[in-house]
Amino acid sequence: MGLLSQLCSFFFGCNVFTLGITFTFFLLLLDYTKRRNIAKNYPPGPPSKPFVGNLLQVNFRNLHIGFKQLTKQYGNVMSLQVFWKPVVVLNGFEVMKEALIQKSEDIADRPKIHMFEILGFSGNNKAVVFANYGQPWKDLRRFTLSTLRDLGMGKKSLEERVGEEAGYLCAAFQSHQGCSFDPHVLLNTAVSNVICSITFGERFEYDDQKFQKLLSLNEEIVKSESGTMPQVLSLFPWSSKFRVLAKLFFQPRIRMFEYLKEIINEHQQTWDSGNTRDFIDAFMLEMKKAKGVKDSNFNEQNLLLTIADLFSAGTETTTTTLRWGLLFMLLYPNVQRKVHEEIDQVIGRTRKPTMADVLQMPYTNAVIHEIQRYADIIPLSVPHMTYRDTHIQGFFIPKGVLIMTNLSSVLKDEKVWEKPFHFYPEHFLDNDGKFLKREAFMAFSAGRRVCLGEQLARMELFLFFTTLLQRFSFQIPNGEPSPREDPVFVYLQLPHDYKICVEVR
Ligand code: HEM
Repeated sequence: MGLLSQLCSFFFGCNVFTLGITFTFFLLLLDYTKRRNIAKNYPPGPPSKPFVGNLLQVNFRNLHIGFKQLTKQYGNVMSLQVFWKPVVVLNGFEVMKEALIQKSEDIADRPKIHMFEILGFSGNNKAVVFANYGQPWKDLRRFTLSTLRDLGMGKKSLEERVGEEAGYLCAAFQSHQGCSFDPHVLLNTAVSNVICSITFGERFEYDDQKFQKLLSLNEEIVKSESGTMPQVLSLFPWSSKFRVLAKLFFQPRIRMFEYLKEIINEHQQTWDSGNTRDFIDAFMLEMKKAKGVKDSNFNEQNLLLTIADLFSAGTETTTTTLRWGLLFMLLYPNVQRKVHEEIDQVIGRTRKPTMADVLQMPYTNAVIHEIQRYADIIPLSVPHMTYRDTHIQGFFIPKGVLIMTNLSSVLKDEKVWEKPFHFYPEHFLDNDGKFLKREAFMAFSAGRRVCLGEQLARMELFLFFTTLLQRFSFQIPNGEPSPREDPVFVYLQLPHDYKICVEVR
């Protein structure tokens, strides 16, 4: 008899085989009780497998497409389980309107990303994007919004900053005239410079190597953190105990934090409480006011995480949208021609575009909205969590359930859009050619957690896009293949790399 069997017999009076069976039985029982329906009238979903739940039935390579297939069978409010973690996926305009707008607070919480604790996200120190719904989030969100507004009213308005950067961007594009080039880096630098000038008080040259490093770290964050492993492992509390995992998956974020800490240090050394130069200075002023206040949200950790939020959320999203925008101009030359005509008519070739022009330019405005709708860059938004028990479409969802708001299913809802799977700017025009606001345009989400940077993003999209099209016409370079219209899914939907040829108009 082996040693194990002898020990079993000694302690439990049974052999290894019996113990094995008993142990497996208990595990299965435990698994069953964890996986069985969470509550009465809980949303339906595919039957889950022992231990892994629905993990193997979900297509992580293209989550929202996988969800679309499952909704055919289980409906627009559908439940899944990832291991033992309950998840509800919301789909379609009607459902999302109820959830994000009418029951906004019920689903305003965020799930905990346990591995982030190792990076310093904990308790009330989670800045805005990943913060739980509650007073610290409210305070920081309100402060961030009002500071962005105040900085825009200072010596240089936000509109002036964006307009000025659009000028630099045009100069950089012009230096490539006649050549075939990838516009990615230039667009990324221009967009990021806007957020940098607001948060750090400075913009960077297009060939600044240190800055380009920071931008590529930002892109690496998207790619490394969107993998199945970090997303799934982060759902479990024990993952916060394994520093090595965080180092493996979050290295780009750790390096970005180091870079941002250097910028904060430089600010601390030159800080003058009577002269607020930028967002960091404004935050440090709040920290000074809060000195001695127990558990204030205005502390060094939240300063770091908030500027990281602004930098990450504000750069990749707008850049990706503009990349899609130029790509669609290559693929749809007729649309490009009409935008050119409207610019010539309303602004002319020499005056700089301003936000006041939007009202006179329904076609260009419709094109920008359609770029966002069709490109659908954040198909699954940022995960939410129920803040309290709620009902959606009559289904009961208890507090603490992870909610995926499938924005893609709204932006391409077949019940709402005339041509959901085509690039069709007329979606946003009425019969008289006037701009038509559409409720189902939820590219920035909606409700309590709606994108904090929506106004800034709209301004950037209009001014960058219009300034570029005022100055240039865009073509597919001779000998280059037509750009691909299908996306690369890395949680965001990015375009495949493509080359462009610009000609001054
Ligand atoms: C085209 C550009 C952009 C798009 C499509 C976009 C979209 C989104 C979406 C879908 C969300 C998630 C909302 C939710 O959880 O329901 C979000 C959140 C957020 N966005 Fe944006 N965004 C863009 C630009 C920006 C910019 C420029 C900034 C910064 C200035 C920004 C800052 C944020 C922040 C801080 C949040 C978290 C809000 C919260 O949790 O309270 N975004 N955005």
